[in-house]
Amino acid sequence: MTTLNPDQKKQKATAAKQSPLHNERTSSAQGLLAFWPFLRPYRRQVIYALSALVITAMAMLSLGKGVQFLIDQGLATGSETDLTNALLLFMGLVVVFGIGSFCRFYLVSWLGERVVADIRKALFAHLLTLPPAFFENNSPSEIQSRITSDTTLLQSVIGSSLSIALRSSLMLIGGVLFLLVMHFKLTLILILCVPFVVVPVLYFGRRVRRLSRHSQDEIANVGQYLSQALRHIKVIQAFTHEHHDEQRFDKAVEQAFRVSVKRILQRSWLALMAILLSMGGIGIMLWFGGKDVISGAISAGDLASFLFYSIVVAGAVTALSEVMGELQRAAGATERIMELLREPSTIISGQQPLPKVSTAPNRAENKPLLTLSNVSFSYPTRPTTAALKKLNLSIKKGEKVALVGPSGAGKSTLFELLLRFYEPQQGEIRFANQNIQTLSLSDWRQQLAFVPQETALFDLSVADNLAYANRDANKEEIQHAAKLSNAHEFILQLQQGYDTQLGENGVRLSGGQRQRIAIARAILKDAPILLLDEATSALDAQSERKVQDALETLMEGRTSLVIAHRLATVLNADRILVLDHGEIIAQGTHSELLETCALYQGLAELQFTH
Ligand SMILES: Nc1ncnc2c1ncn2[C@@H]1O[C@H](COP(=O)(O)OP(=O)(O)OP(=O)(O)O)[C@@H](O)[C@H]1O
Repeated sequence: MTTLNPDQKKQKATAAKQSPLHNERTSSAQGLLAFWPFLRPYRRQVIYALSALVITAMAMLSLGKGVQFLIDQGLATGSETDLTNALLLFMGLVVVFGIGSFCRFYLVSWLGERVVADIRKALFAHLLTLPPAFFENNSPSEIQSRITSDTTLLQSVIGSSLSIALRSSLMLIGGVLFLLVMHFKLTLILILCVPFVVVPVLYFGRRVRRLSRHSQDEIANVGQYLSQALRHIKVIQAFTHEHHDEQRFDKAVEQAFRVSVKRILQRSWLALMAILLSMGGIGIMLWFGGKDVISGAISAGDLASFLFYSIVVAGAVTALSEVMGELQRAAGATERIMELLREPSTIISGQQPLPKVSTAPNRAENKPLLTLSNVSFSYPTRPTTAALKKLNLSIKKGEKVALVGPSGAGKSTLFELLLRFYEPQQGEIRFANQNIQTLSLSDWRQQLAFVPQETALFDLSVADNLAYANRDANKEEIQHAAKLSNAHEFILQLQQGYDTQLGENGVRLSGGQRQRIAIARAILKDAPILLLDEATSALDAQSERKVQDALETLMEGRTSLVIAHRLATVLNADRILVLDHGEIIAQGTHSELLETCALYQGLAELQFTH
């Protein structure tokens, strides 16, 4: 008997705890450290960016001294040579500052874009490995919006806020040091003024941020309403619901407008406060400093450079207080992204190679190809209701098995387990006597060609939609499959034949045409086991005949499990299984079951007499 390896068991245990994603608050440092693994590959760029940051901060701080030099040595002395020298020094500092800023901006923004691009790629690659159960607990649109908004926030943080925070911290420390050395009394006045500027800025800044989030939510609501209305435009028009929808949409837009106006008002207050308070502070300082210049205690250059450093310090404090909130939010975003990346997959690929099975049909062979022993399963969202109960079944190579039963009997669930979208809680499924959980997941799924009831079409050309099943297929193979599935003819009648783009959800194809595309895909995949969920949609007789013929071709030489809705499928099947409430209640041929199974008789009457 094959068993799972310890690694698989451990991963399964962790995965069993799978729960909806939750928003946890973490400290900014902790949260931001979490993206270090994504920055690590770009260590060199990080070092360059930090160097540029330090150089620009130093150049900026030196500019203050340059101003002092320019006034005291250049202007006050009345010597033109001194003025030229002072100006040359000043210009030198400006050039260093300019080039440093160029490098800093380029490198830091590059890092932001690069890291976020890597995170997006890693997230998508990881999401593709998560089982359908994960998406039942976490709605795809919620995940999608989280990925886009969280990564955009991260991009702005890595690409600007983080560098603003570092630069402002350097400026603040450097600026205060310069100020203290230059003029102790004025510095004290300045430090006393700082809270009067910072506190209101923080207060209004926080309100603005809260309202911006609120207004973003309102805009998202408008967007959601809009996309829903556009998707269901035919329903809206058929029910002459336009007026009502217009009113509801107007209401949503007006609500978004009201929130935006509130935000704008707070922002305007913020600007007013910042200007009045900071300029007021500078005025007070100029008054004290001006008195010192008049009394000759300091030079005019001293006062000018002092003013310069005060503005640098005030700017740094304001910038820091503004980006702190941003960094906090980014920490939350990073944590949520990491949470998604750490989400374990419940479906773990095995290591065993696929057992060798000859692909030639050989009904005489007695060994079962597929065996289900004691398989019981409940969906994770409905753990107390068994969708399949202690199912035992073996299917021989080349056998055509039809599954019939009332709606909700568990027919599709059986396919989902075979495809390993879910794992049974009890029992096992074997392929050529090997538990499918021990096989490589992609090798195993390569053995199955699944034709779902609803054909998923992508917004690609017809040829690309067909080649979805086999990306190596060439033009001839694609056309051959389309001919076998009776799709070639209608494809040629499309405006650009095989190059015709199918709209989102393939809206430009009829139900029967879509099914034939799905059948052609299965032919191209050329897998030995066919899982066919026959469509019940009412096809016209001609279309039904074409689909039926295509199916016959597809089933040739393959082991097939067919959820049967058509008389022909049931009659042609080697065996019919009758499922009810997750159990196989009877099996046999059509005529046998007509004799022995009351449920089948009822189904047959309903199906075959109209
Ligand atoms: N993703 C899911 N989560 C929870 N319950 C589910 C899920 N899919 C199906 N079920 C439930 O499992 C049971 C079996 O459903 P299943 O789709 O296998 O039935 P079916 O025989 O294929 O029906 P139909 O012929 O109508 O497609 C039903 O009670 C159904 O409500």
